[in-house]
Amino acid sequence: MTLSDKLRLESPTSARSLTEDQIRRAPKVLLHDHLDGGLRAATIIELAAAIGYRDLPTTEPVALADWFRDAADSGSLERYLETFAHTCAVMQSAEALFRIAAECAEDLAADGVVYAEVRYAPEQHQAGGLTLDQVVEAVNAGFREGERRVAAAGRRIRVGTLLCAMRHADRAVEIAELAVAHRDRGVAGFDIAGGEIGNPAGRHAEAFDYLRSQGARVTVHAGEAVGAESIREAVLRCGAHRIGHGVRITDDITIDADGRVTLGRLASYVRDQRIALEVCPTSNLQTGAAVGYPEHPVDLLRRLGFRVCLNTDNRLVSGTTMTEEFQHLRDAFGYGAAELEEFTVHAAKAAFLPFDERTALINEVVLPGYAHLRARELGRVPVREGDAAAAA
Ligand SMILES: O=c1[nH]cnc2c1ncn2[C@H]1C[C@H](O)[C@@H](CO)O1
Ligand SMILES: [Zn+2]
Repeated sequence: MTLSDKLRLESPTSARSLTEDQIRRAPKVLLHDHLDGGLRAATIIELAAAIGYRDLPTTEPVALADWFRDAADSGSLERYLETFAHTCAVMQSAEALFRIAAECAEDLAADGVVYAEVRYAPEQHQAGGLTLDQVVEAVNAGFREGERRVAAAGRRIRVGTLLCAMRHADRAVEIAELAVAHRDRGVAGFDIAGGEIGNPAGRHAEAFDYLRSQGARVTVHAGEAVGAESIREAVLRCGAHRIGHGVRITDDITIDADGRVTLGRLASYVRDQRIALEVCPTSNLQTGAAVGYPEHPVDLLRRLGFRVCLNTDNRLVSGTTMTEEFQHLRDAFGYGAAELEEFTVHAAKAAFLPFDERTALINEVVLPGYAHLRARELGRVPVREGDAAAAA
């Protein structure tokens, strides 16, 4: 019996199931999405042809997208990460980075995302001779272009970036300095990614100490392939304000036969300090961090009051979108507008934005969008063809 099975709490209050279209139109906030995990398959193929990269498994877009999802569906984070060799191969010039970032903003806006923090590892984009600053500038310029295109099409999106260091590499101090140097100029914070097993984040303590001394915002991938110990290190040693995935915090939660829940000290700390868990269900199924949507700990953690938000991780590699992630949870747990709104407000509260901007995002965009959606869900507002009010 899983933790979720044992915990008997009230079920979601939704009056009826949200449609895919309603979920897509609802304003969503995405905090965990990798730039190099979310390219359009057709763009990879075009860029590969232009630079003479011949190692793609196929040059047909639908087949390539399928290949990524299947290859990543391995049950192992390490094998999941191997697929990124093909995306990073075509992300080695300023022009390619600009295009990929602009398209990312357009794709997220089409999925109803109004605010996103998109991450990537600048050190993985230097094979063509770019400096770290040039990489960051090209990506930022691409996102500004994407935001302009989205606005010109009558929608809205704002995108910040998170700069990743890689756990297995030794450039974390450089990347931390880069994130601080570009802070408030398109870069919202710092992350550490890559294989978790055998690569403890604490090995990069110097970088985290520097980030703390600068008051920089930090998220850490942890509790994905390794358990609570990795989350403890991320939070208490590295000073993480959010945790990427973090689902293995359940190692520190016990539920007895009567359904009584006890949080260990680490789980209590994470919940009490409102450290957001950037949960990515589909990615977790692929890497073996969870066995199925109904068994995924996201529902348990939400019910226990953790600051949980919902994310894509890698839209191409995991073959997903924000809309699809919400649909999976709707189908597994009966979630409706109330739960969709809760995840979105949690994400907005945990965003690495200044306080006044977070407040404006919640009060002016998120809450009005969900008030409309809830009214519709209760059948109080007639559904009109082409009505985009919920996405405004
Ligand atoms: O889920 C993940 N866990 C750890 N590392 C990841 C995950 N998804 C992507 N990455 C890695 C692969 C990318 O090349 C890198 C930077 O975006 O981050
Ligand atoms: Zn990730």
